Amino acid sequence: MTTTEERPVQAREANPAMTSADRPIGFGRVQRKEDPRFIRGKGRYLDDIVLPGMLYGAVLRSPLAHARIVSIDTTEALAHPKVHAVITGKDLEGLNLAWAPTLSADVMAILATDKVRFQGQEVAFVVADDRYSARDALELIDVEYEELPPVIDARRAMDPGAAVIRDDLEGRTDNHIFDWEAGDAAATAAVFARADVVVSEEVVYPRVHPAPMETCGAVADYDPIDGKLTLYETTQAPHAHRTLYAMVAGIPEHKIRIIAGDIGGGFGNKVGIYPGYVCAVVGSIVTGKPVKWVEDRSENLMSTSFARDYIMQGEVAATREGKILAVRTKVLADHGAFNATAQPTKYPAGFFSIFTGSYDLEAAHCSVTGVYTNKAPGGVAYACSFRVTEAVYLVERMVDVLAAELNMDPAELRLKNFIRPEQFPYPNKTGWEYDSGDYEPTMRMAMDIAGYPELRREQAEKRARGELMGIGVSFFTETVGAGPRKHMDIVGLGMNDGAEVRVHPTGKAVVRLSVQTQGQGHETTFAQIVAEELGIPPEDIEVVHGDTDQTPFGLGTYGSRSTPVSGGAVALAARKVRDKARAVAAAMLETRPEDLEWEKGRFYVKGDPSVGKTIQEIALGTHGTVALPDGVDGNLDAEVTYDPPNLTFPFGAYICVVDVDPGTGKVKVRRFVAVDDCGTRINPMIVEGQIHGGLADGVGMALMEFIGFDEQGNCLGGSFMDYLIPTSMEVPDWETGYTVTPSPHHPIGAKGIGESATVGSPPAVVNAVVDALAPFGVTHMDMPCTPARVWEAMQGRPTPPV
Ligand code: PCD
Ligand SMILES: [Cu+]
Repeated sequence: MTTTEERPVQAREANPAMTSADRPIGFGRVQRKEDPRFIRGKGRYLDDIVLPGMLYGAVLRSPLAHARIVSIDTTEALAHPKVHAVITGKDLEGLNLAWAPTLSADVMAILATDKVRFQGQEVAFVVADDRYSARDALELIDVEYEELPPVIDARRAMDPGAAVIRDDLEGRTDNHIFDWEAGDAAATAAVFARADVVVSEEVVYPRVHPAPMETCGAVADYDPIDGKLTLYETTQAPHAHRTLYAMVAGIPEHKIRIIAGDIGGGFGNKVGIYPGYVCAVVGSIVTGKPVKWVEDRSENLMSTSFARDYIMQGEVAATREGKILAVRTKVLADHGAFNATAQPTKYPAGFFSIFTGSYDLEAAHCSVTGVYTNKAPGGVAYACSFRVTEAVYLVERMVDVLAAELNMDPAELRLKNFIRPEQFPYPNKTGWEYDSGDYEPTMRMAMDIAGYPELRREQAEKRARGELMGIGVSFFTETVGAGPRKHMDIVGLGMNDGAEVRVHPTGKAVVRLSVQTQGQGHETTFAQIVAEELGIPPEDIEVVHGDTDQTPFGLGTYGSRSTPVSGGAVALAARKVRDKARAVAAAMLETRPEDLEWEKGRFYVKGDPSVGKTIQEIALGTHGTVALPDGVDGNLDAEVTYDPPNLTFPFGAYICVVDVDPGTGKVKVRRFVAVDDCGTRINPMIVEGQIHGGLADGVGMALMEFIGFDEQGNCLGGSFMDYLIPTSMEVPDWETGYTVTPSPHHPIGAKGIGESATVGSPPAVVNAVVDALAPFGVTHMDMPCTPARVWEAMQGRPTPPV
């Protein structure tokens, strides 16, 4: 650990107002550099891009969930005076682009050729003078479908008579995708056999959607003269996209430039390549003009990557005294029509095997079966580092089921079972090594802030009066920062990140990143990392990202990996700069490098602090006429490609207080306490913002968000009238606190934070709702806890789908 600032190990969030004097050089509450343009409406989102002569594309989508395409007649659409091209699957077949590889070793249709396999699937693409004409022309395309029986319920997908969705795949006779397991089945069975207490429950994490504020889109600009494709995209992973386009479309990689401008929220939705992007590229190639395609809200909700959809059979074995011995689960994963989940190759169920949670266990085993259904593909890591959200929800729900069975307090039960600080680095029973942790103080702080015993007293009084108040506890450990290249790749690309730091002659700097911010403030925090290492003020450091022509290769931003991976790369690159600066300073001061002492921003002679050179003076010297020492060739610049030795394991304790209206079943989240530990905090203000956003997201999933389907496979969550997301009215004032347990292997001790709150909060809310309903004998209820479902639960009836 090489942080220079003293910082408290634990503190309740002070939340001070920022003053203009509050400008730390390095870590601290630096105001976000990107905000002046955002709050003035000067962000540059995809739809802000307008190129000369640009045309507009629109996608014709399937109204049916499962049907054979008999014919597609585009004559009338082509006759529309403003239409330039109509592209169908047949046209793409000629280019070998009708199908494309997914991120999970499957193929997916770009435009349907044989069948449609989910409602909203892409069937044809129209290019016209403007967006309105393109949409009008969609209505002129005549598609004849022959309806097939759809497979909607994942539980029915493997039934003997179920329609085979993927008959395009050679030799396919069923809807099975994969079986995968982790842990030791036999050892776990042995522990279960001798345990005093075993509890089990079916826990469903329903299908939800990342629903970022900005929908997905692309502007493709193919230059037929030099053969260069410039592709503006809403993407979280510009470099990975470029490589994939090169591999799939056969365009040489150096002739592709991906530009990701400001991204209005990603949340995993913008990791993959969507058919609309590919169609925009083809549209630009065939028309010789730039083509813009931007989806609308319904297209986003119905066709781009969903998340979760895990049906989990959970089991916990414990002693009567409440020592948890083992956990076990069988999961049925609904992957939709194409297996397009996003995660490192070796992990078809992502990092789900972290479902052992924050507890010291004797054994664990999980098995996951993936199936196809007639629903949109996806299964992205929506605010979740690859199924960690599902894993945490399962174990934290199951611990509460056990607490109810043992009649123990859920907070006490957790405290009894935590991995102890001296056990770190902790090898869990499914193959992970947790880097660092000190769980009890974090839990105790959350209980202190909440006033836990007082809350329980209040609850007892209210129960006696027939009022429904619930207190929900969750404690989570995350797995973020994919990843070590010996274990992790995406479509064969190792998950390492490059970073470059250049110092200009006047001592200002530029840092070039492969990762891509979507609102989380990288322009500020990555400048702060360089500032911390070099002592150059963050405002003097430009952060360049989002343009593959200007930045080093790397795998992009998702799974809270930017700080763990690119953050490490940047810190190490800055240290290389500092090493060079030391050598130059020694030459300038006519002393030996080892006789110099570093203070933030300056080298001075040991024993004589008045004799020294600032980093700015050294930069000018390097670019000037100073006789340069060996190993320095005229600049201080450095680059690093960082291969993290392990992931980082942030954690947190959350306590949620709800009141339930006994007449209507409406849940009000009255209080929410969140104590997070992400190791060294680069920018506490940004960290708090990440947590606030994630908590709101988690409350939304627990109470109202849900992508449902009817029996025909009609999507019932296709607009914000149906897919409800929380507003300020549904969320309380967050009460936050933090502890600092640095990552021992990360160059600055930082762990990721971007997804922690979304991972940790749904179980806290649901545990609170179930706790409120305890007087009715309720011990479990599936999300979302809508008024209707809560009311049904109070009547002792099974909760229906929303
Ligand atoms: N320790 C620490 C950590 C961190 N940080 C900060 O915070 C942030 C975050 O980080 P991270 O954790 O590393 O993460 P990233 O990678 O950057 O990002 C990502 C994430 O992020 C989050 N957050 C956010 N925010 C916003 N605003 N928007 C968005 O979109 C978003 N998204 C979400 C998600 S979902 Mo996925 O994709 O699903 O997988 S993943 C994710 C940044 O700025 C950084 O720098 C600090 O300061 N410190
Ligand atoms: Cu997930």
